[in-house]
Amino acid sequence: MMKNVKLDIAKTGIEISADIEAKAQAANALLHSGKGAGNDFLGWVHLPSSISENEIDAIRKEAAKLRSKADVVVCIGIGGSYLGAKAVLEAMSDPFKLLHKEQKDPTVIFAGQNISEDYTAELLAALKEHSIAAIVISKSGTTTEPAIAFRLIKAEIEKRYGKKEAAERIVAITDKARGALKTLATQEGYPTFVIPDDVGGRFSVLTPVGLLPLAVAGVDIAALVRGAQEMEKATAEGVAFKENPAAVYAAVRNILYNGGKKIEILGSYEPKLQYINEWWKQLYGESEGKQGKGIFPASVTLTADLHSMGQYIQDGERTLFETIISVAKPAAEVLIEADGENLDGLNFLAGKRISEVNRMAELGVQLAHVDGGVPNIRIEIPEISESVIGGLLYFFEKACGISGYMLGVNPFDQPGVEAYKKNMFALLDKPGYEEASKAIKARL
Ligand SMILES: O=P(O)(O)OC[C@H]1O[C@](O)(CO)[C@@H](O)[C@@H]1O
Repeated sequence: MMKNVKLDIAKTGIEISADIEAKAQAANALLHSGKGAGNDFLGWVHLPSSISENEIDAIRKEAAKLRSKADVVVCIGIGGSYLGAKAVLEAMSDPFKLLHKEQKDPTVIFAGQNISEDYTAELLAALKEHSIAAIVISKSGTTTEPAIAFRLIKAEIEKRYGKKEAAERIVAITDKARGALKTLATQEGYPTFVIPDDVGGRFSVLTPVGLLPLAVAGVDIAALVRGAQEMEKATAEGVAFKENPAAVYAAVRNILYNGGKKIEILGSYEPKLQYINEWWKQLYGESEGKQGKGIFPASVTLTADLHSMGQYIQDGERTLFETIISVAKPAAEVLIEADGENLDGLNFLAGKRISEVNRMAELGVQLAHVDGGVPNIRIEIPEISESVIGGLLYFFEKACGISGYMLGVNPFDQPGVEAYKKNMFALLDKPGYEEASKAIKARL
């Protein structure tokens, strides 16, 4: 049985009924049968097991080229074309990497996930001091934020290295045929990786969308995929309900939601996992938040947020439940030393590892929150490593598919994100929006 994700629902106080169990199993079977809503976007279900060694090799080869040419690689994308790579990269990185004088891997930084002029200006200024390359990612190939960033980065690369060399330093990841980015990449002769038609952005971390930037940064992408493959097996159709952590997680969420718990807070006591939270928020928010339904996905990083959000979680509106990713084994060991004077009164901790204190914080918080009416789901992972994180990502994806079907929505579309785009284009006088422009300006 899969041990890389251990789910503990004891502190939710919930007994899963046979009825809900059957619903979760049916939802999983529906994903596998390909007969449910949004069934043209189910490519992610078997993605881990269908990635070939040749594909991994091709990604690694392209990554090696970028690594040889640049010490900073700008990865341009937003939403699902950004968060997966960012999440795994943060999880696998030393947060103080840039303070070390020796850099063995290029620095992967992100752009196109905002339209901030200051972010852009500061990025362009910092790039001046480095050799650069870029990976531009957009499934639709038409998303405004990354398109603006790419226009600027492309110009910078061309100005510095010339058009021919730019085609050696820019890689595009997009649809196989459609979109402005595909047209541009073909015209400019950029190496291109394809995002499969049947894999939506928020489920694309295990395609080149996530794998290429991660390989550039020196992350072991084969191990990441291996972990996801194991989880694919552990959550497959036919696995007994209690043995399938994705089905159990989806079932518990469903019960909590129907019992009035409308907000799920994902948290961890390892700050490296902060962007896993962000990735998870898009995954669940875009998949379930529709037709007036869905758990609102929120997140905290602990213990930091106990000193900001702790009061509310303990004592505010009782519409919350909490899911904690608990890491069993830290990679390092740091002891708290005894101090002869004990002026800070901390000698009661002398000889203990920092992780012991962190663990007691976690256990103490869990009980406090449960006592305060916040049910607690605990997801234990053994360590932060590529294969474990690969498994965790797939676990969340599979549970999201099951959960969305249990909720009765199409988990694979996101019609609601178009409303702001329409307004923005109208306000910016995009050709084709003349009528909408007039109407919206009258409302300002
Ligand atoms: O990869 P693309 O097409 O640029 O889209 C980026 C993100 O924008 C959205 O389409 C929302 O507008 C997300 O679903 C997606 O992950």
